[in-house]
Amino acid sequence: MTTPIISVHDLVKDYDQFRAVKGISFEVQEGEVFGLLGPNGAGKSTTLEIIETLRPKTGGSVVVAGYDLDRDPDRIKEVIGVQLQASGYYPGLNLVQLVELFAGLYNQRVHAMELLKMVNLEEKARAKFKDLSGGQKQRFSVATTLINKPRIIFLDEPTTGLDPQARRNLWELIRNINTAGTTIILTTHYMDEAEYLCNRIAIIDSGAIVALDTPDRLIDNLVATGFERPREVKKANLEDVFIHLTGKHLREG
Ligand SMILES: Nc1ncnc2c1ncn2[C@@H]1O[C@H](COP(=O)(O)OP(=O)(O)OP(=O)(O)O)[C@@H](O)[C@H]1O
Repeated sequence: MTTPIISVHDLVKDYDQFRAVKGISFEVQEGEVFGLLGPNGAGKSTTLEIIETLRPKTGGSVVVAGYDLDRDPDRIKEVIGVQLQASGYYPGLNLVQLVELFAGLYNQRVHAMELLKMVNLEEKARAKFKDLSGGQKQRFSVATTLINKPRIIFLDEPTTGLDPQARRNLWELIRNINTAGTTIILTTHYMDEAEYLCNRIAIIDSGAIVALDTPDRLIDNLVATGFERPREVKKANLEDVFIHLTGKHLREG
């Protein structure tokens, strides 16, 4: 087995008296799309933020691309791409100016229009972030993770709040970024999204990993226990109806 690009061992996070992450361990291989799934408050964002060097851990070890989080957090920052909070998007700047600003902060030369084209935002190059639709905001936010040409990007609930077309469009973008060689670790509450995008997923509940495998094997394991869906599954679902009626193309102007 190759050396993992992310290795988390016995990670613990306490917020005062409350143990939010209870000694979790997992590895992510280079080139994977790895998903963290779990109910609200399970500890997904906390785990991601610790790996991203944005939040201190209480215990355990994290190694990213060979760099130990305790010793080399700055080297880790160089190889990862994280989504900035919306508050980081200076309101007076347009998309090209924002990309150029971030590129400057990362000391990188970036062709802003090419980056915007990649996420289908070239027509919005002179628009302000606040004037974008939800889907456009998410695509821009994903684009900003790529500015420092990272080996790994972190996406925290990338499609929450998007309509079905925008969601599927973002799925294709995430797949394309992964196909181009970037490892991706994401959180999601959508099981279809995890099934579509992730090579492997860890299911976290109350700060502990309760399952970790490929989506296929997780489903097979459940079926092997004798589980059956209570109702016959239809050949389409309501989302299929919606997409069939309204088309696949993006609606955002
Ligand atoms: N800064 C903080 N101070 C105190 N408790 C916190 C803090 N951040 C998170 N928590 C608590 O830690 C637990 C894990 O939160 P976290 O945000 O990591 O969960 P999550 O799995 O990402 O949830 P969600 O799906 O709702 O985003 C929750 O009980 C939360 O209330």
